[in-house]
Amino acid sequence: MMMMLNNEESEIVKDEKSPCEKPIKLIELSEKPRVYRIPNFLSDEECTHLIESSKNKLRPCNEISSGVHRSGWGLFMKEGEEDHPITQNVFKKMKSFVNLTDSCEVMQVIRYNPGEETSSHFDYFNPLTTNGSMKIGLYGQRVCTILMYLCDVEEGGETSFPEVGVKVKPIKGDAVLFYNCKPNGDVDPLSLHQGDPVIKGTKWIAIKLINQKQQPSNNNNKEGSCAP
Ligand SMILES: O=C(O)CCC(=O)C(=O)O
Ligand SMILES: [Fe+2]
Repeated sequence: MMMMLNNEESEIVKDEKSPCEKPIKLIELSEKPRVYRIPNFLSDEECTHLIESSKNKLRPCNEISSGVHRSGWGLFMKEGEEDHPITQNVFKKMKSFVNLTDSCEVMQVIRYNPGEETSSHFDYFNPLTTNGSMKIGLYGQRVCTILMYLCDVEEGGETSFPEVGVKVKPIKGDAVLFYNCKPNGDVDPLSLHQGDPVIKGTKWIAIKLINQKQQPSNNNNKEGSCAP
């Protein structure tokens, strides 16, 4: 049985002044793996901008890659698109709690209609595979993930961590920060997660993967496939 956590049941673990806006609170949902809800991380204007600037450019993600199936629609922002002042302000807020360097991959925006989902997977690169270790060399390990909910979802569409029985309900403007690696840097199998099928309504999210390493400035190959 999954446990549904909400803000009232959880503990406030950090309360930092963002350089630009109101305080950003991280509410711990799980200690192992480290999962935090960040209420009201995005303003309505930021949610609207991310949806409106992406909605005509989405491509279907009906593909299976490395065993992961995503049936929604997605877009990887081009690096220039990340330069928009609204997106830059979102990054500025992220920088108050993660080390957001140029090595991070470009932001993704994903839309799920009813019945659409992302199957269970890890966001980390598997260091035991040739492909994974190559990507770690190129981009650095994906130590953590920031997933932002751009709208409410009428029913379904939770982000679930099945190994630890945590389900996060999409709430417009909230973000979830979770660590794909343990504090010692090893990959964390407990970070297995999935986007549950949307039952009613539409789910829009934006995702920023936080890679560990500084990217060489001439590497433009940051755009990947739709799969995580
Ligand atoms: O849709 C979700 O809630 C999860 C998506 C996800 O984990 C991913 O895109 O890597
Ligand atoms: Fe993921």
